[in-house]
Amino acid sequence: MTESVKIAVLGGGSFGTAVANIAAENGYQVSQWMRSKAAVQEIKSTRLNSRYMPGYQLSLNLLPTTDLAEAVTGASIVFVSIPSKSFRDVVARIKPFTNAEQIFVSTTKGIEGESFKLMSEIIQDELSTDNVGVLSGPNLAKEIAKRHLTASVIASTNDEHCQLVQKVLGNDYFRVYASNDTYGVELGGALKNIYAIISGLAAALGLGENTKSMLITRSLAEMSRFAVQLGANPMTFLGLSGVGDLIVTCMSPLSRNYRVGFAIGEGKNLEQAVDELGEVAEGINTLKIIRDKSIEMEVYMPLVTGLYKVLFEGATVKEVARGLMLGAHKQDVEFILKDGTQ
Ligand SMILES: NC(=O)C1=CN([C@@H]2O[C@H](COP(=O)(O)OP(=O)(O)OC[C@H]3O[C@@H](n4cnc5c(N)ncnc54)[C@H](O)[C@@H]3O)[C@@H](O)[C@H]2O)C=CC1
Ligand SMILES: O=C(CO)COP(=O)(O)O
Repeated sequence: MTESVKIAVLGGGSFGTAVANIAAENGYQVSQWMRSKAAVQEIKSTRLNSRYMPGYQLSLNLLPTTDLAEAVTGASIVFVSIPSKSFRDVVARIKPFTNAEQIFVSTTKGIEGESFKLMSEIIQDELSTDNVGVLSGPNLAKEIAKRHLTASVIASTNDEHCQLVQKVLGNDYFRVYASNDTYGVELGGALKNIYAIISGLAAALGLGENTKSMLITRSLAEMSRFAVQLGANPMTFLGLSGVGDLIVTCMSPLSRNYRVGFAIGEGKNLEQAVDELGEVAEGINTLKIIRDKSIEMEVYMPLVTGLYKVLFEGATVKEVARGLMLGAHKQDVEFILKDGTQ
């Protein structure tokens, strides 16, 4: 066992399990909290979490539990891998078991609708702590399970916290880079899910490689333009948590957001597409939130607006695509201007 450092992971889904198992394989004692008693039982008896990560053999250092107090008490780092809709509830529940030294790292790529808060801001709200970080990057959980070489970003304004997370999660197939642009890293992770839905849709319609490349590149311009207006560093969007995560999520059928888009492109309605998935696709909720925010902030986001029209206003992809291709050029400069805006 590595020192006597204890790590907690909240969430029994695919990414929570990947993070928990990396730390456990690195020799840390990891307590993974999940609500399903059956999943805890399964992990204890077979070392598998078959619903979310079939075939992924879990380390004996990973201790599953349904007891929040047991998971959180005494942990040096608490990773939170709970979908954004339930994130605040779960974080509020751990407060009695926390202490002032603990570090809390969100891995969740979503936004809270009513408040427009990111998950690390929710942690700050609920736990009254500044010991907060964000883990984000091109990190498909199922590829991590196969030990494909992968990189991620730990973002925090505290360098020592970044170094600790790098040590706890880094190994010969998982490399963790550090950033102090917490807001940009976190916002990039949430925004890219919207564009993954669009890419999935385009793939199902059989659109060509030129189209895919155009979509990914214009998505990057659009998400950076929005994030810069909110104070993020545009350079962050050229890194792993920006363009890196955008590329992987827009290109891989392993992405749940891509899969939702693909199913809609095949003619299913949104409800069918989500039901069929059976896992979280954060991009749908994020789309609604960003569409409203872009109107409020008067930020030009034609792809967000177009997808919203298709998913929620009955527009066809064909008419939205035609509108985008023939739209006025006024706002379509190719890149961020020198003053950081577009
Ligand atoms: N799966 C992936 O490849 C990656 C996912 N993420 C992000 O991680 C976050 C979590 O995703 P996954 O683990 O992949 O999701 P998932 O859909 O695989 O699992 C979600 C887990 O959260 C649990 N959960 C949901 N509501 C809960 C509640 N109220 N209380 C307790 N547990 C609850 C579910 O039971 C399930 O165990 C998402 O925001 C996602 O964007 C980030 C990087 C990669
Ligand atoms: O964020 C991810 C990869 O980095 C996973 O994306 P999905 O949530 O679309 O599966």
